Amino acid sequence: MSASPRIAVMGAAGRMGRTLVAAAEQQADARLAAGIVAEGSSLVGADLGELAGLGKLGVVATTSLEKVADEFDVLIDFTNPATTLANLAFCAAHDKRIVIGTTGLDDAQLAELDGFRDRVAMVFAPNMSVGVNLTLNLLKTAAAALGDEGYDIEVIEAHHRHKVDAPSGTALKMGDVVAESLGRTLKEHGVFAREGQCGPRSEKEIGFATVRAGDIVGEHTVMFATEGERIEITHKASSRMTFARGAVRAARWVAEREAGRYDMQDVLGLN
Ligand SMILES: NC(=O)C1=CN([C@@H]2O[C@H](COP(=O)(O)OP(=O)(O)OC[C@H]3O[C@@H](n4cnc5c(N)ncnc54)[C@H](OP(=O)(O)O)[C@@H]3O)[C@@H](O)[C@H]2O)C=CC1
Ligand SMILES: O=C(O)C1=N[C@H](C(=O)O)C[C@H](O)C1
Repeated sequence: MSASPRIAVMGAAGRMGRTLVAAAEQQADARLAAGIVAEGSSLVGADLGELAGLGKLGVVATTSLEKVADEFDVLIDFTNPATTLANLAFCAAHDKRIVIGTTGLDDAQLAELDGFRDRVAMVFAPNMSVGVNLTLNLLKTAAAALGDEGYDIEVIEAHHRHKVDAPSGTALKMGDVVAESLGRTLKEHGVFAREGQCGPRSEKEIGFATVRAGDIVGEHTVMFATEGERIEITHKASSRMTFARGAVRAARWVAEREAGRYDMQDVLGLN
């Protein structure tokens, strides 16, 4: 495959879709080849550059991957779980690579996604920003040093009012990384809601709190708190471009890979 993969953006009219179009267009070593919008959308035929606020690019929105199957090498998909799984099946059948940013997959959907690992080269990560992926490594270090020393661990996240899944995929990943460092699991130790007479906190639980408000792009804090001190590791995204640039970087990286399930830590060499 060429070093400059042809990129198709699924959900090209969405918040991330429009940003991905701009990122693919602006970054060297990637070419925007196609954009797909939902069936029945009034934006079918619209110029992707105009949707992204860049002016005409000469690539128009279409409604199906079949129509552009010969025009792209890597699909970037930030949509919803059902759409993403259907697109994975398409990529497996048509020898395409895929970068998946979609969050909110349940256990059955995650198992289905994983079932494609031998047939599709995919990068799947709940957060494509370099900062968050570096933060995951800081969390491993912090958890290993503090977790068994009586520090309570809480994950707090805030996002815009339109977000449909909670906690965010990034918050779950952060919780997972911390839990794994401590030999715990979120299935056993994750606490996702507290209300009423819920009793005092248990020692090993990992709590999650969610804020949904206004236009917050994405903020995550992991708190390690004990009597006398509190450590907070925080990442704040102020522009979706940080996720989009990471996704285009992942597309360039996965274009050269064999079938397998990779994440942004692989792309960034942080593993
Ligand atoms: N990994 C990461 O770094 C990040 C991940 N995300 C995740 O990305 C996902 C999308 O977020 P966001 O952009 O804010 O959401 P949006 O709702 O703005 O965008 C999703 C887009 O997908 C479109 N879509 C849905 N189904 C189809 C389909 N079958 N064919 C074509 N297009 C379709 C929607 O169209 P319509 O509205 O017409 O249905 C919409 O335009 C979420 O899961 C979010 O959590 C977000 C930011 C960063
Ligand atoms: O929906 C969003 O906007 C975001 N979703 C991702 C998640 O669920 O972690 C990543 C980012 O924080 C923005």
